[in-house]
Amino acid sequence: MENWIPTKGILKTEALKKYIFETTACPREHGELKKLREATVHKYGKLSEMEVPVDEGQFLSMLIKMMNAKNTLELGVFTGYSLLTTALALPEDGYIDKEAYELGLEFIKNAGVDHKINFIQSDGLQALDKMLSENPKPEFDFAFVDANKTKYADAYERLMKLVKVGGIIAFDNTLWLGYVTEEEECVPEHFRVCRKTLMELNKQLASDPRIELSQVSIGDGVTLCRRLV
Ligand SMILES: C[S@@+](CC[C@H](N)C(=O)[O-])C[C@H]1O[C@@H](n2cnc3c(N)ncnc32)[C@H](O)[C@@H]1O
Repeated sequence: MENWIPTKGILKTEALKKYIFETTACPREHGELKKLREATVHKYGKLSEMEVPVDEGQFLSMLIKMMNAKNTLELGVFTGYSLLTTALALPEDGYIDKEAYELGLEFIKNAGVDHKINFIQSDGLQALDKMLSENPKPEFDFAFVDANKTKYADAYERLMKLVKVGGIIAFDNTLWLGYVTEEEECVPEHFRVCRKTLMELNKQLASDPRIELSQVSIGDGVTLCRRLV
């Protein structure tokens, strides 16, 4: 049974993805999230695919509510889809620390959740270093990481100090468009560096006894790391 890989799996076709989006995810998308998604497509075209997909946003929202997260952190904001998702999921006195962003502000204000958002006016890793030097005590319940993939391992070590024991660090894109299973020469060149670093990260996380681990095959792959010590 060593190296046994289950053949059971849900998403076998594009049609199934479409079914999930049309039947379950999109009908339950918050109105301001929908407007933000549409505005992002309008402004950025194909680049808008950087946003977390609707079903993943709903998964993160459910997770945040189930763990009663109050203080959260986000690295990699783009126009703010995951940020607004998080703000909507948090209690009234919850907050998110985040990097600067532009487009999403209007929708976040319209949704009435802008009071939950703190601005971090610098690049992600620098912001984490600043937090660690000012207040090295773990304070966050949940961190969502969706920025520079080659810096995930650097972010991870900092977040293991900033996220509480029992808290969750969630890394986005850990299946990297499925390229993690393809030979390097079959992967478009500009995806190769991130593919390699994400594959290394996946192995590193799997062997780290300080965390409980779950790789969720939703969106582009979301890895949940629950801090144990
Ligand atoms: C994938 S997008 C984030 C999407 C966002 N979570 C959402 O749901 O809309 C990545 C963000 O990280 C920032 N970033 C900073 N450095 C980056 C890098 N080297 N590579 C990719 N993104 C980077 C980008 O500016 C962008 O805002």
